[in-house]
Amino acid sequence: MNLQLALDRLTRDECFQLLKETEPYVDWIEIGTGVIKEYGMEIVREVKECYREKVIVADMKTCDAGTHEAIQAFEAGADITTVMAFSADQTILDTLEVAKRYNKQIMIDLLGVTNQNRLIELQRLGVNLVSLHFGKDMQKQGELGAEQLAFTTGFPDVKVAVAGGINVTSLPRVLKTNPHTVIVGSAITKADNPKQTAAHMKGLFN
Ligand SMILES: O=C([C@H](O)CO)[C@H](O)[C@H](O)COP(=O)(O)O
Repeated sequence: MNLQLALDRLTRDECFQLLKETEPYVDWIEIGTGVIKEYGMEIVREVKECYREKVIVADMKTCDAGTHEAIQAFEAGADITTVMAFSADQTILDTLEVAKRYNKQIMIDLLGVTNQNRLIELQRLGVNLVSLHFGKDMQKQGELGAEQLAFTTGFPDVKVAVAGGINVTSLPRVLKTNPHTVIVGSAITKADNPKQTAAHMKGLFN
């Protein structure tokens, strides 16, 4: 099981400081959408250069022009790039084709998807990695619940990453669902002591 650290709503310096502190406890490093919008593909390139042994996830949240954006992410050094589940099937297929060509992976973000039929379709298109995502804005009205966590049950061939306000309190509940990857952002990046929090959370994985 991987711990993916999501670097969101941070400056470049804050990203590198956080990585310096938490790196031993983090398996996958996510360059958040907002950080990419601020600093462009350059920050993906820089993080990969500094952390070659880590899996770098570019949270591009692609929803169109899939070929171009997947190439952008992989050329910058990302190992995984994210694509929205509601994208046209052609976009999903195009990004999967690029990933195959680069020997990299696509993570399909299920944000906003409530019908399991879409998951069935995605699997038919060749998707094998998804993120169950309870969005930042949705977190103002609640938290990732049992219903959302059960959404991918019955899809044993699909690797599931779970994201959305996961913290030290909710992590044990998430871990019980045995996800492939747990994505944690603000619980670590906004913690008083990010290193201690990352160590604590990673310790709960065992
Ligand atoms: O993808 C994310 C979100 O859409 C903001 O861009 C975050 O990486 C994800 O939600 C994890 O962050 P936290 O919710 O702060 O744990």
